[in-house]
Amino acid sequence: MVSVIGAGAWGSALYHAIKQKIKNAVITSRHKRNIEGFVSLDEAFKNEYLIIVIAAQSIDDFLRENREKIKNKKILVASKGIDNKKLKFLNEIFEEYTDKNNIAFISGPSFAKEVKQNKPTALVIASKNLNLAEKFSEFFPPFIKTYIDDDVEGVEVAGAYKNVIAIAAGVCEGLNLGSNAKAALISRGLVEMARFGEFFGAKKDTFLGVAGSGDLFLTANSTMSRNYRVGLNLAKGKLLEDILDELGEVAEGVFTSKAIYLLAQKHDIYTPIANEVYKILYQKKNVLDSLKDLMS
Ligand SMILES: NC(=O)C1=CN([C@@H]2O[C@H](COP(=O)(O)OP(=O)(O)OC[C@H]3O[C@@H](n4cnc5c(N)ncnc54)[C@H](O)[C@@H]3O)[C@@H](O)[C@H]2O)C=CC1
Ligand SMILES: O=C(CO)COP(=O)(O)O
Repeated sequence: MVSVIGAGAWGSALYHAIKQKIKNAVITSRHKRNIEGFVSLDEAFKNEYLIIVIAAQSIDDFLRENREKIKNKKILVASKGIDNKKLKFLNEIFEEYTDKNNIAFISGPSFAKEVKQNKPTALVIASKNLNLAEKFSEFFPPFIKTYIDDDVEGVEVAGAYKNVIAIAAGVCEGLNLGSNAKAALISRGLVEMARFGEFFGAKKDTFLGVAGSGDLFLTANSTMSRNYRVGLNLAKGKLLEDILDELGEVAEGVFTSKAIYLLAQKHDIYTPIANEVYKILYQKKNVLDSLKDLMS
């Protein structure tokens, strides 16, 4: 009935949770994993409900390679990011391959490690098809509280943008700028992501909830966050390629920052924090020069 596609940190955590409710759930990934219920991709595609948890920048290629197999499937997307090649949100990418009524998105403050420990977690499931969102919410055990919403744009932008602000927060921490500075950065980051999201039709309230402020506060304040750790290490002068090699897992904010920068340039949206993160990552701008420009 349910297949999790992607067995990285988040895919394996979601599978751990769902398996407690849906005993015959299965999981698959590019590389075989020693997980009970691990099956081939073809086997996983036999189920009607798919939960896709692969790196956001890989989704378009994955869907193109499997375009026939995903037809009419009910899909829950757990990835957080904006495609920086097509400059499209993930819902737009999926709509190139299936109907928007077959797609839902799940996002919120959820470190994989804590989900694997069955710690209380709250997530939003957003879809233009609220019945589908409700159906997916039934797959989760009691320690995961799910909220249903139709603001797909807002939930997507919130989950993607918070990773970019988390990198900036890590830089702030790494430069030892203090709690005042970090609080200012995070609060302005929330305003910035809401401004960006509203341009694309998102609801402002979404950014006040778990998908927005909740996930931002979590990710921008913890070394459990890969994106936060990217920022910490950038502030210490490490090279991005070395940081990502050491991480061994995806830091989506690195790639999302480019998508936000280019979309903001294209549509003249004011995104000062994301712009500086992009310049630090892709133009090798000095972090202190970036800080001065942000404060000016
Ligand atoms: N780790 C966490 O705490 C959370 C992560 N997420 C999101 O979940 C998504 C996956 O992240 P993680 O599992 O944490 O990262 P990860 O780096 O542990 O796993 C990434 C997964 O994507 C797969 N993948 C990468 N490129 C692929 C391709 N071309 N084709 C097929 N599969 C491919 C990898 O095999 C791996 O299974 C990201 O968008 C992340 O933002 C969301 C909430 C929590
Ligand atoms: O999305 C997450 C928590 O909600 C995980 O954050 P990182 O990708 O920064 O580790």
